Amino acid sequence: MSRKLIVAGAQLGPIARDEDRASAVARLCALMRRAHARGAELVVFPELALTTFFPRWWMEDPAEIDAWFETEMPNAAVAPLFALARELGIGFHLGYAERTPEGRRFNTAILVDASGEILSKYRKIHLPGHFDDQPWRPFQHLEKKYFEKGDLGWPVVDGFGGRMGICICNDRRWPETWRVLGLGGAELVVLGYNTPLHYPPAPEHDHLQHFHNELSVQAGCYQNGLWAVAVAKAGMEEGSELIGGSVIVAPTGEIVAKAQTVGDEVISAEIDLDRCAEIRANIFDFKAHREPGDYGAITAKKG
Ligand SMILES: NC(=O)N[C@@H](C(=O)O)c1ccc(O)cc1
Repeated sequence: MSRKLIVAGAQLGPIARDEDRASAVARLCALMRRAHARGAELVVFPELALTTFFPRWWMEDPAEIDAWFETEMPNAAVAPLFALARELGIGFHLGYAERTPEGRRFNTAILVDASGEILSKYRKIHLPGHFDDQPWRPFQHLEKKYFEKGDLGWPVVDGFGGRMGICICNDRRWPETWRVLGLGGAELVVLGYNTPLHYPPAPEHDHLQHFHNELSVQAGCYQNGLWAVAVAKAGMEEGSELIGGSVIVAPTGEIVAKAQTVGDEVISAEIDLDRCAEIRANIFDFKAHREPGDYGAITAKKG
């Protein structure tokens, strides 16, 4: 048997602080057309794909902060993207900053099907960085200040002929993310990231950023027998150099497509969801081999 699907990752080069939603959405639409021309049925955009990565700045004025957030999805700014997806008959994943009617703020991603319906929504759980102003850094990472921890768990939904999961950026470094998605039966995990090349608290690790990205995604795929499309915002953005290196990874852990630039770029691959069984019916057959009775420490306490 085979369940084949062409998937694409649409890496984004830098988005400037003063680049508006209309300009970002026009870039997303151009990438969506290129993905469609390759036959893709699904195109994955990065985390916070509508704006620059604003958590790098300390802001206090609530109006200034709110300007980075979407209060509705879809909304007028992204309407052209939803319309193009419907016209082309292509699904997509989009990361954005969400502000709820109650004023709660999340780092969110949605999965939209080829008819423009939102199939799934995820709010980032592993928020990296810090709450407090740390002006010594060349750029800050204030996700803990601007976002609440996600409250939707890691949903896995039917779509694109398989079982679909979402996580966001820093989540990919945590094996628990992948295992929970794997236990939910995910066959394809889509994720976006904004990863700076420079890590101010431990600059001696800067040269390992690409390695740690691939290590995390490849391990997550292999250890849970699933596919992933991991897509970067890349390049020199407002003084912070973001790694590219967007990849499509097979359930064996092998990279099957990889970005070559740090700009707007489409990667794609034909993937067969039935290949998940190569791993899930063998070395990582959860039912046969998993030993949850011995994993209590993982959920027992924070720390
Ligand atoms: N947007 C993200 O979640 N980015 C994170 C990552 O790449 O995992 C990350 C983690 C720690 C940092 O100091 C900076 C960035």
